[in-house]
Amino acid sequence: MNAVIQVRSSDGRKWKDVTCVGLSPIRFDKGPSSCECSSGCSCRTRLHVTGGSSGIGKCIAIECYKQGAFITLIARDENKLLQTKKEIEKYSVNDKQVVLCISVDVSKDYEQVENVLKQAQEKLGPVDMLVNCAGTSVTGKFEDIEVNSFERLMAVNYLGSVYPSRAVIATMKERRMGRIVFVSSQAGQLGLFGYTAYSPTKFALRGLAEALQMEVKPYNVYVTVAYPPDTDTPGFAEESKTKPLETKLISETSSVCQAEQVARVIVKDAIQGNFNSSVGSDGYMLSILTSGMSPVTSITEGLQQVVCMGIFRIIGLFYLGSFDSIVRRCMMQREKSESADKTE
Ligand SMILES: NC(=O)C1=CN([C@@H]2O[C@H](COP(=O)(O)OP(=O)(O)OC[C@H]3O[C@@H](n4cnc5c(N)ncnc54)[C@H](OP(=O)(O)O)[C@@H]3O)[C@@H](O)[C@H]2O)C=CC1
Ligand SMILES: CCCCCCCCCCCCCCCC(=O)[C@@H](N)CO
Repeated sequence: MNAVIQVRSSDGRKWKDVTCVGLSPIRFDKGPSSCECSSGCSCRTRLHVTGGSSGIGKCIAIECYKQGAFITLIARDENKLLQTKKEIEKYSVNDKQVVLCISVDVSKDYEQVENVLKQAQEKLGPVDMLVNCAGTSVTGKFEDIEVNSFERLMAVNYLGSVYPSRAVIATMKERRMGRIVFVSSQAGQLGLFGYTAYSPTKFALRGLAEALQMEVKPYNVYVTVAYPPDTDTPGFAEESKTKPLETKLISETSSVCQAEQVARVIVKDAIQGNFNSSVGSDGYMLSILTSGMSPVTSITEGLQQVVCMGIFRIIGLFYLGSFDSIVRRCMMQREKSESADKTE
């Protein structure tokens, strides 16, 4: 049930109609005063974004700040955090808005993560939406990737999403409201050459999200898993430096997205409480194709899956065929140049 509520500025002047999302009261308050919805809440969405100092996470923070949210940025590098805070503050829509920075490694120590999130909530009030966006990637052939990279990626990308979520979930259930977003990847929907260390960490988020969603739905807490395609960010630039040729060629199948666009889609889906969030036509097909036993948010979504699954599988098989031939071609090319080297 969506109710439109009115937000007024402190001088009583009507500010703007905003949509109060009824049973799932995540909304953005553009005005400086509290909202007038029947639940009597103070209606200022508090957003925590891990990985909020760069790339997609930063753009999610900006997108929400522009809509009146209070933001807590969580990442390790303090300078980057402070710089991003300044950048975000340019987009303020009222003079009460706050951007808080927390420097912590989300993957190291659960107690520490719990403590800093507690401190943030003491300052700003309980969190309404947690976006788990901290993450990193390592690409390469399976045998070339350091063993400790497998451990590190699992720690950052998976446990780094478990810890903050585990730290806020009890309060969300008590308040009977909240959103948890996991930023997976298209590489969390299908396994591709070069992603043997990265993909499993992103697949893991899907399992976590499905199980958690079933637990918290009766408490009006909604979980979203986002599956972005390649996106133009500092992290992506870093990854591209050491990407195998095969991975590059396969990835070129779909174009690189802008972080702002990806962030807009994720924020919209999270506010609506959609379990699945994808960008672009490849993203749409992949999400239908891999819908498995994940929850649906509307009948239309379920119907689309039923109707399109078969045809998308056929399209998918063609994609897989072309990926296999890229890999084979690269192998032959490499063998050719190796044997040429030997005969020289
Ligand atoms: N860009 C892309 O092509 C895609 C990215 N994704 C996913 O989206 C997310 C964001 O990616 P992107 O914007 O490219 O990444 P960036 O590398 O640009 O930003 C990563 C952010 O995470 C923070 N971070 C990294 N490790 C930790 C840690 N251990 N503890 C706390 N914070 C940490 C970084 O800050 P600091 O280093 O200071 O800690 C930074 O703020 C990742 O999970 C990524 O896997 C998914 C699909 C595509
Ligand atoms: C029937 C539909 C078939 C669709 C095929 C889609 C092809 C996908 C190609 C590339 C995906 C790679 C994404 C990884 C992004 C990522 O997570 C890293 N860049 C992180 O830095």
